[in-house]
Amino acid sequence: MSRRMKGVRDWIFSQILSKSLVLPTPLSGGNSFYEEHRDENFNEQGLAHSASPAASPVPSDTSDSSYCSPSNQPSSALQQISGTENCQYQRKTNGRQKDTLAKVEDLQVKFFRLLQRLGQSPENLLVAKVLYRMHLATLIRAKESDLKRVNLGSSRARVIASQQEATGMPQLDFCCRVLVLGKTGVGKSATINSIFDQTKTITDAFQPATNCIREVVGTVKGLNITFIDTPGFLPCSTSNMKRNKKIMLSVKRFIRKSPPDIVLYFERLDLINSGYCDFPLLKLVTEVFGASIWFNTIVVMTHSSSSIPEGPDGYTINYESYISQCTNIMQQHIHQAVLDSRLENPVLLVENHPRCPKNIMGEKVLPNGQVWRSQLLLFCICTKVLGDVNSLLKFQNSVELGPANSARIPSLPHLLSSLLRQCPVSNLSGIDDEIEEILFSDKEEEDEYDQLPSIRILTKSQFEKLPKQLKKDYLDEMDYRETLYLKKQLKEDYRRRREKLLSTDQEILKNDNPDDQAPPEPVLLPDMAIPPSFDSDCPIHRYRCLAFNDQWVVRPVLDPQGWDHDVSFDGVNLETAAEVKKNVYASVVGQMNKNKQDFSIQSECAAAYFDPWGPTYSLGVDFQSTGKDMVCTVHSNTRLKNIKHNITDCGVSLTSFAQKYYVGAKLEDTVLVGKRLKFVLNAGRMEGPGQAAYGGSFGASLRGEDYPVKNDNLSLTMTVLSFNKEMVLSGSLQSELRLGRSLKASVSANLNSRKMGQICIKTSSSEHLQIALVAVFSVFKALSRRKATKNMVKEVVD
Ligand SMILES: Nc1nc2c(ncn2[C@@H]2O[C@H](COP(=O)(O)OP(=O)(O)OP(=O)(O)O)[C@@H](O)[C@H]2O)c(=O)[nH]1
Ligand SMILES: [Mg+2]
Repeated sequence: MSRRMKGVRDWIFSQILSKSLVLPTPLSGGNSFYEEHRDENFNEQGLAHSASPAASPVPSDTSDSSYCSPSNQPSSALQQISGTENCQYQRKTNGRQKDTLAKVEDLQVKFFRLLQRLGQSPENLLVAKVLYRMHLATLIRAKESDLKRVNLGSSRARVIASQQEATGMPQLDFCCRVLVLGKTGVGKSATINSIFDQTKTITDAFQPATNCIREVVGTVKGLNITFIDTPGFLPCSTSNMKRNKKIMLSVKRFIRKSPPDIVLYFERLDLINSGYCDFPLLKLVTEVFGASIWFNTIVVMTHSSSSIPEGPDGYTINYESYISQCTNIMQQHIHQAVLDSRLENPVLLVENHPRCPKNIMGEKVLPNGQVWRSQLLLFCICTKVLGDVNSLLKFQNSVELGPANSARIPSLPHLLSSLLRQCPVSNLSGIDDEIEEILFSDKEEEDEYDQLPSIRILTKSQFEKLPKQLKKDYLDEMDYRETLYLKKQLKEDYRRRREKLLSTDQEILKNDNPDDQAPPEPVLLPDMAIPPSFDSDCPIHRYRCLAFNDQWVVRPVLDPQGWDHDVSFDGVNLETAAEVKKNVYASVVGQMNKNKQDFSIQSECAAAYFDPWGPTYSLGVDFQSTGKDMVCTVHSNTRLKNIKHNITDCGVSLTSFAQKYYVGAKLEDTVLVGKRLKFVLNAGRMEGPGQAAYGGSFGASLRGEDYPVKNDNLSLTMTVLSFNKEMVLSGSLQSELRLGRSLKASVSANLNSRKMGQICIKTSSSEHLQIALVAVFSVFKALSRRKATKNMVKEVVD
């Protein structure tokens, strides 16, 4: 049972807690009054002892008329507060407008009184949980000066409650409205009758009994309950659904003025099985009443003593396991209806049959020994109390149900670090300034490859015959030659591109003789890896994609985790890059995904102008859909290369998301020392609504001798990010090495001043089959994080 209650509220409160521990918010109402009031109260404490503790009813402008009678106090061990304090409490909570904390305290007193009446101990796990959540919620909303009072709250309320129960004064004023929903004949009206232990509403075994919505009011153990009995829904079918919708809409109209505190959704336990088909009904309830109806819904299963159906193998199933199976089925269907799996609605078992076994007190008992009536009352009280705390402390709309909406506020440090990391759109023309500088820095190497003596290429069998040492020498020689050859190719390539940049338009026309150019060969694009599934369409018969020219590449995209592969793919990917005008290049990369539930689009468009003698200007626009919103970023870069061995880059960006704008700017300088060493220094700022983040980084990288043909490198980076008066320093190391002719390794590690870090080692070998990834491990210093959270909790509690 306690497990069942876990769900929603646990989650809500954990959400609230995590949110508010970061930013403790003051009480929402009447703070200034409260402070004043507290001071008075403290001053009064001394006086109160001398003041007459005469028992007199205190007039009240609120519903709680309090009565102070120290002579009637029970001498319980819990008696921690004196009668005079109790008097103060009474006086304090009367005659004036109560502050929020006082209202929560009142609610706690009522809760303890009800528990006493139901014979439930406050040590009951469910009760303890409710008290704990009330306490947490109050802590979150409380101001620092109130913390002492909040911490005392529950034990104080308990004593006051037992005093009030002993005297019977003031009268307990607690009422809840309960809406019952469910199919016809499941036992809604019968349950209402069972709760009141009298026939208050008609039931019928053979035909729908409740024809209109009506309120059934009564008192159980001093608790005023108003049930809203509704006509049952008809079994799911297209024509019935219209009628069901009509019923729901009329219920919705009925409860508009005074909404229920609790909703009981009824099902018959003996009719739930794996073929349970009431999903359309749950969906319709969600549609009509809104997903939030499930927050306060308890699933009630009637006929709980009925004989349990046999399992598929013909054996009877154990009662507990059958119930947990039914609970899972119901919860899963609710998750699907709400499109949110975070909910965990409590499930209650009920048996209305008059012959249901009873205990010596005359209460109906289920096969598992549960006394269901008091259990149901307890669940209702807990739900109502938590709901009241939520609305008192204004937590009501803090959580939204529904499909995971990734519409979160972007974090400024994240935006800033991605701006700092962003590479300018320099490679559109195929020229990278750094590589170009390295390639042409060494003039002597110019024709090294051409000066090499010729070598006889061996066939495979000839190679096999060589002795081991010669084999190695031969491979080394081939490797060396390959590197030189690739370097030469790259140089020629760069030279050609550079000439093209410098050439005039006429020269281009001259060179681009259309007769010389044969239409490009279509290239078969690699097929997508399709996960094994029961898709009807076999991948072998799938149409493959051909790329006809290198200007437009359009490919289908398949999300292996996607829902339906009816058309073999969920999205389309498009890429294009072209020289629009002389020295002006543009590229568009986009992907669009669509399935039954969401539609997402992502695109990056960029244009760059390359001045052969000077700077490079670029402008880019990125779009990305996140849930219902769209993140749009416009960024611009200017890359200057005025001094040899030095590249300066300035960038600005503007991000818009959910009608908020984030502006960022960065400055970066790259210095090349020789061919192999590079230093990068950058700094930037990102500003959002009312906030700003600053940051910068310094990096050094050492490249291997054969860079850029071989990518051996080692780089160290130090980054500092400052946001909200907090500074995080982090260092990272990245390295890529060739350990042998066929063995490569890459290592990356980072650590920050919050003691969080990660190490990642990857090795790949072309010889040892597919053991490409030998080790990847990550170490997160979650402990330090937990420690920080603990400290914060401590601060709040202290
Ligand atoms: N054995 C058994 N019978 C039940 C239980 N609950 C209800 N019934 C019987 O089921 C029949 C229908 O119950 P109702 O309470 O009228 O059902 P309802 O959900 O109110 O139906 P509508 O008013 O038509 O929506 C009655 O004959 C009840 O006695 C139960 O827990 N066990
Ligand atoms: Mg009925």
